[in-house]
Amino acid sequence: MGALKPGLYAITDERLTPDAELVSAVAAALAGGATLVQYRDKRSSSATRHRQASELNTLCRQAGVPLLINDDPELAARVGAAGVHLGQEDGSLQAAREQLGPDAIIGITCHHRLDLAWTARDNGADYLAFGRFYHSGTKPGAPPAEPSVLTEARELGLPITAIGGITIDNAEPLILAGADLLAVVGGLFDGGPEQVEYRARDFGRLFARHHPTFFQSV
Ligand SMILES: Cc1ncc(COP(=O)(O)OP(=O)(O)O)c(N)n1
Ligand SMILES: Cc1ncsc1CCOP(=O)(O)O
Ligand SMILES: [Mg+2]
Repeated sequence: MGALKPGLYAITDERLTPDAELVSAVAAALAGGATLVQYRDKRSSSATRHRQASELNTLCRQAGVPLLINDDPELAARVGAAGVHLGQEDGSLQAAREQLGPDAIIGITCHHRLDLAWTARDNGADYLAFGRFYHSGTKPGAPPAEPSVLTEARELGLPITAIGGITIDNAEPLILAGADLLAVVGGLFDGGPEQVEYRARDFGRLFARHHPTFFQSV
């Protein structure tokens, strides 16, 4: 897994982590042990996105946790983030790799499809993301996936991320099925800022119990 460590992958959201709370919410997630952070904002102006991504990058660097930018290699390059997450409609992995360099972390959405995962691996992806596994208030229309795809994807030999409607109460089967990272928006941030660190710690405890290499890189 190289620069990636198994655990909670905290993803921001412009509604659940609004500007006034963004930095403190992510700081709480980091204090609770999140091992990866994604800045995901579909609505704000480019100036706001640049400022927020810079602030989060400073915070994550201090914590020694990689920050990935959703959808936008250009923004990742501008703020010096650790990498990007790209969906199937978000432009080419190869172009992002050329822009960000060999050490950048590039994650790819594979929905429920192993064929997309093999292509992403062939093109140099650093992790593969599957989901949604449960109902997602953040992205209700995302295609559904079954936990068995996580087990099947282990043979690709890359870190596996699960996403979609994950909470502390439904996360365990996904780790048992083979997820190295659980990418969470609502299940981390929808209880208000004071809940975030506790929730992150609960996810960490779940990984400590069920993930084979939680205390190492994978
Ligand atoms: C870790 C992770 N997995 C999947 C996604 C979804 O990416 P995408 O399909 O491009 O959808 P948007 O997030 O851009 O709406 C993700 N962001 N992160
Ligand atoms: C971006 C994305 N892709 C598939 S589900 C999802 C949303 C995840 O958010 P939540 O954890 O609130 O369901
Ligand atoms: Mg996208």
